[in-house]
Amino acid sequence: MIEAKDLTKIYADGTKALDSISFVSSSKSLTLLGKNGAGKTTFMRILSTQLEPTSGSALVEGYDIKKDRKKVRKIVSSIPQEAKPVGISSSYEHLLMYLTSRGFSIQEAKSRAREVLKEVGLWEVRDKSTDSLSGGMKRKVFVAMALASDAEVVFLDEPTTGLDPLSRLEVWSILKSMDSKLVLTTHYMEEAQELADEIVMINKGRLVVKGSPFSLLEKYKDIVRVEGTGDIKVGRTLIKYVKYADATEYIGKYVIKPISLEDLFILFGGDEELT
Ligand SMILES: Nc1ncnc2c1ncn2[C@@H]1O[C@H](COP(=O)(O)OP(=O)(O)OP(=O)(O)O)[C@@H](O)[C@H]1O
Repeated sequence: MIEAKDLTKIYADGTKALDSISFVSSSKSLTLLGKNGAGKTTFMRILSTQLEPTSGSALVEGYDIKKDRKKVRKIVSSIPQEAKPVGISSSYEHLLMYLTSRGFSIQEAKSRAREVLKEVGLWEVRDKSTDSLSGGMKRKVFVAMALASDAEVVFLDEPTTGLDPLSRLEVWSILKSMDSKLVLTTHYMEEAQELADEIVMINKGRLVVKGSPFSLLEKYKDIVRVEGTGDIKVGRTLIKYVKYADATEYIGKYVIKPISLEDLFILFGGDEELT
């Protein structure tokens, strides 16, 4: 369970990255969505005890991120957005170091590392220096770490950025098979649709929407997206959202689409409001 209560983060330069966020989530897979700079990474870093909040509190599986920091660190594994394996160590060595630092014995770490490297498709390159791996493979080293950790809660900040479509599907399948609870961020709406039991959308450090992908889309199913006209500009495309019943006047003139997570992102992530 993830519980945030009035969580606020103001960085030293005065940037308010989180503005009194409060919610409870007991879902197996929670996905944070929001525009660049919305506050997702800040939230993940605070919950995984890498960053102190300015005020407010949070619990991870019932443990307080401030008072029970050591316990939280034991039960979580975190893959930061900017994480890149470095140096001449191989992916196998990276996993051994990570797992022994988490308390696995050498023998356990070796056997777990072998198992997981095969599962994520890095077995063939297990002894290669990670410097010489492709960007996607480097990312997979971290997915392997999360998978091997057996952590109760795994935080993944944009886990599939830079992966080719096939590798992305492989990672999705691995993430879905994990026993750990997942808290992830993504900019790919299809990833959110595929992995999220629950979505929390953040805008300017505040929670704007929360619910399962199904319930969110169900709630707004009476609205359609009209492309080619309207006040909302997405790049060079004009968009408007209208009630299904009012869409007849646009038929034949514009492209009309049912509402999707991307539309909720446009509406709730920006300054627009659904009526
Ligand atoms: N160390 C820092 N010092 C000052 N401001 C920061 C710092 N880290 C992040 N910020 C600011 O806090 C806000 C939230 O940033 P954050 O990285 O949490 O957003 P995000 O939703 O993860 O964005 P993205 O999708 O681009 O990764 C932004 O305005 C960002 O510039």
